[in-house]
Amino acid sequence: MKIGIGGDHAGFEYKNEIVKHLQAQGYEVEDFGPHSPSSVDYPDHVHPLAQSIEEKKTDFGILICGSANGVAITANKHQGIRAGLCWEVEVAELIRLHNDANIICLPARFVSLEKSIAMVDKFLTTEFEGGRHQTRVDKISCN
Ligand SMILES: O=C(CO)[C@H](O)[C@H](O)[C@H](O)COP(=O)(O)O
Repeated sequence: MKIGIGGDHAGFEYKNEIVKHLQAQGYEVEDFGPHSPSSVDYPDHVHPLAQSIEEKKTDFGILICGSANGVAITANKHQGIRAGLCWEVEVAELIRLHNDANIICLPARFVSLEKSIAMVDKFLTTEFEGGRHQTRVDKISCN
């Protein structure tokens, strides 16, 4: 399983720690940046990660910014992306179980690193439930 991770300067420190955590678990990780704590524009790092998932070069994505809204709004502009904003571990489970999300968005300025890592672990180890939820997911796309 290949994981893409990215975001902006507000998520830079968490991103680096999560990369180390995932690599220690044996995941293949591609870091879409930023690669320094300097202020950046999150769309510059979100679009390439989202495109990589749409092209099936990457299996799941992790996006981190201050509130997680900027990266989520940007990622969900892509037809093949279902990006969920998470603030509790149970929410990270539900975006996989019910929404078949392929990107988790983390609010670095509002949740701890420990909770962020726990949410990532839950997100990556939860399967989509299908059934009634598949009917709903199939209706998400507008065109
Ligand atoms: O898009 C956002 C706000 O919902 C993200 O949280 C960004 O990280 C934030 O806007 C960055 O703000 P900054 O003042 O430029 O650090």
